[in-house]
This record gives sequence, structure tokens and C-alpha cells, in this order.
Amino acid sequence: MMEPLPPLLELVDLVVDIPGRADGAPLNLGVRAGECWGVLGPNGVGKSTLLHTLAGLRPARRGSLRLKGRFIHQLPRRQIARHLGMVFQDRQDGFPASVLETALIGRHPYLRAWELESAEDYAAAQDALARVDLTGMEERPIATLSGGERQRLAIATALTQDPQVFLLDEPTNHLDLHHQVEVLDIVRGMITQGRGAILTMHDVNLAARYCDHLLLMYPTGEACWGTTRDMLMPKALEKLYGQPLATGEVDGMPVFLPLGR
Ligand SMILES: Nc1ncnc2c1ncn2[C@@H]1O[C@H](COP(=O)(O)OP(=O)(O)OP(=O)(O)O)[C@@H](O)[C@H]1O
Repeated sequence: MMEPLPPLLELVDLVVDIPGRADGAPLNLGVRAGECWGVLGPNGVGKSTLLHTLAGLRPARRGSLRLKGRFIHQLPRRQIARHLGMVFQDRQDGFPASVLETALIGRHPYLRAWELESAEDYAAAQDALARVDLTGMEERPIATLSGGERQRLAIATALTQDPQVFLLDEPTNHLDLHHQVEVLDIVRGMITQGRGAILTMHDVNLAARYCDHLLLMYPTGEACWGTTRDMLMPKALEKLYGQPLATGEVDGMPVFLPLGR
């Protein structure tokens, strides 16, 4: 019998280092090709810190990470950058670049030092900008973009990078309803092409619709993970957020609404 392929990204007994906090539950899960994982939890629980840890930008307190079966700390930085594409929540778009120049940053892991971008790199950047509705804005300085346009540009840069696994910190932040759905549809399209994704989210209903797996991070340091169907239990979500919820169903999908006190 053939061995199953290792997950694209695997967390092995991973304890995230959240400053000033006791160790949380060790995380043991694998993101496979075709999977979209949502990370849910209240403000400050450590979702962004987890994503930064997965991107190799900060050390874990314990445990390890594997990319396609290989320990991440044994891989060269450029190889990690081709494998993992991250969209940060707290980006500092400080220097005066244009929209196109920013999207082209996604090609840097593929270029040698001082190598200029090729026509293919430009085409990949233009294509990614088109997918997030930013065609025609290529020459605009990024300082002039709205919050939602900046967010879509960050997604376009990740698409230009074409990683195996997308690590997206609140990808629908700043987006109107149409662009929320559009961006999540794009992520889902990438996943059906054999990529994987981990998304931190605050919108439980979008998570229910777009994520096939969920990781719930509790303020106590506890965590649980599994298929969305198993995780989206009203009682578990009420405990997660310390918030009573009304639940319903639309088109066979669960819907959750916060109840007033
Ligand atoms: N550099 C730091 N020094 C001290 N504390 C930090 C640092 N970075 C993050 N924290 C703290 O670690 C905790 C986890 O932060 P994190 O941003 O990961 O939470 P989050 O779940 O993503 O929150 P949110 O939903 O509000 O975005 C928070 O209490 C935060 O204040």
C-alpha cells in the first residue's frame, strides 16, 4: 500500500509562545492539500501569534513544524518563502511603492539576488491584481489606497507568490460584503488546485461556509480542532466567546447570531 503524502504543513506538539502566558495546549494537526483551516477565538487569544509562529517569524515555545514532512528549521528561508505565503494584519505599507511594485514582491522568493523581474513575473502580478479587482490601479502609490484596497493588494501579493500554504490573518478585514466573498472564493479556488490555507477569522458564519476544518483557541489556553461540522457546536462557540448565540440554518448551513444581554 502507498504511504499517504505528508501534510503540506504539520504542527507537532506545538506550543505557541504568547508573552506572559502559561503554556497553552500543544497543537497537533496537519494541513493537507485541499484543506482550509479556520482559526477562531476571542481578541488577544493568540491567533496572530500562532500564524507568525507558523510562518517561522517567531520561535515556538515547544514542539516543531514540518513542511511536507521536513522540519522547517532545516529549510533555507527562500524555500520556506516559496512554500508559505502570509498576509499580515498589522502591515506597515510605509515605503513609497506602487500597487504593481508591491504585488511583484510576491515573486522575490523566486528571483536570485539582483535579478530583475521577468515578463512572466509581471504577468503573474497583473493576473493577481485582476483577480482582486485592482486592475487599472497598477501605478497608484499604496499610500493612496483605501483600507479594503490595501487588504486586496496584500491578497494579490500572496497570490503572486503562489505558495503551497496560505497563512491569512483576518483576510476579510476592511472588506465589504462582496469583496469578503470574492477573496474567500479566490482562496477556495487556490485550495481546489492543491494548496492549503489557514485563516484567522472573527466571522463564524463565513468560517462555517468556507472552512472545512477549524481550530478553536480558548482564553484558558485550551484548544480543540477538527472538521467544521464537529467544531461548530453552539455550546462550544458560546464558551469560546463568552457570548450567548442564537442559531439557525440558511441553505443547509448553520448561522450564528450574537444575542443581546
Ligand atoms: N510583542 C509582544 N509583547 C507583549 N505581548 C504581546 C506581544 N505581541 C502580542 N502580545 C500579546 O499576546 C496576546 C496574543 O496576541 P495576538 O495578536 O496573537 O491575539 P489575536 O488572537 O490575534 O487577537 P485579535 O483577535 O485581537 O487580533 C495578546 O494579549 C497580545 O497583547
